[in-house]
Amino acid sequence: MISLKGLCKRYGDRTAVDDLSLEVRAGAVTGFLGPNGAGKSTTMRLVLGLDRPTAGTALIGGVPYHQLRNPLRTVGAMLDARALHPGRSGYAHLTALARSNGIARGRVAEVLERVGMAEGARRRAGALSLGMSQRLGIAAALLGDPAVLMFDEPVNGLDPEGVRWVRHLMRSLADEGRTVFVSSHLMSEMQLTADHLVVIGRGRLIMDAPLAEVIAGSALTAVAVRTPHADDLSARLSAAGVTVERLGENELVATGATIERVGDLAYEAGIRLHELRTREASLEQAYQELTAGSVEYATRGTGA
Ligand SMILES: Nc1ncnc2c1ncn2[C@@H]1O[C@H](COP(=O)(O)OP(=O)(O)OP(=O)(O)O)[C@@H](O)[C@H]1O
Repeated sequence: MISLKGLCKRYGDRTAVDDLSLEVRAGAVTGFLGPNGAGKSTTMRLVLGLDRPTAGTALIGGVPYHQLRNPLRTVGAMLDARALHPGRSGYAHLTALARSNGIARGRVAEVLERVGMAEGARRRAGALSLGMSQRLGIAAALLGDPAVLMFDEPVNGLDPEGVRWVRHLMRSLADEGRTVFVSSHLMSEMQLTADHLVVIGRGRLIMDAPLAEVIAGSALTAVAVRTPHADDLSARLSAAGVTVERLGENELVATGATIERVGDLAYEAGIRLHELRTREASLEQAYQELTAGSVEYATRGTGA
């Protein structure tokens, strides 16, 4: 588990992380979202002890990073896939990392196998494609078999096959009971990968909720109805304060009411329904609504 309490980071007069308190729990994939410059990378760096907070604490399993006895066995991270010595092979890199952290050498072959790199690992890191570098970075994160994993934009620059592979890996790591904290700009991908979402803007917490709740909370999530009495139902729903949009002769979409309420109103009026279902907003749409304020601010800020 990762716990942040009142976490703050200021660089001069710029506040990158602003009083962030939250818990990232084990056994789930938690997506970490926010517009550019929101403070995601800084937060991850603070958790990993790569930067010192101005105030507050970041704990991994209840302990600050610099007090961990076996850091690599407790938390694995990939922040920058290209941050490898270009002249060294992936295999040499992982072997050195294992040796300096008291991890059995045999583990190197295991993690390379898990990331599907049993072959490419003998090549110089500088000669690897971005996708292969990402896999190697993930292998390094997995080396100490840690319970907590953090990935900053792990699917950046990957082809669709690579993106799918990362998605399945995140899922299996969470299913093994690990804490998986992953930042991404790809909302469609996050919608498929994450169980829980943490959204920040301008360093502040905007949302910390299950994915399903974020989608359900979107103004664009609606109830779609098909009925041979669309006029009657439309009038009935409008009278009850529900916003109705007619799609076709027999179809309408209601917003501002749960599916249960729409069903009950139809039942009370004796209106037959042929279909009643929730039409979910995409995460992209929900995210746009949530972060509209912080993005606007950022745009104005840059232009000033
Ligand atoms: N070392 C630093 N010195 C000064 N300012 C910094 C430093 N690191 C980050 N910042 C500033 O802190 C803010 C947050 O940056 P951060 O990289 O954490 O955001 P992010 O959410 O990861 O953005 P992106 O999605 O673009 O990677 C930005 O305004 C950035 O310019």
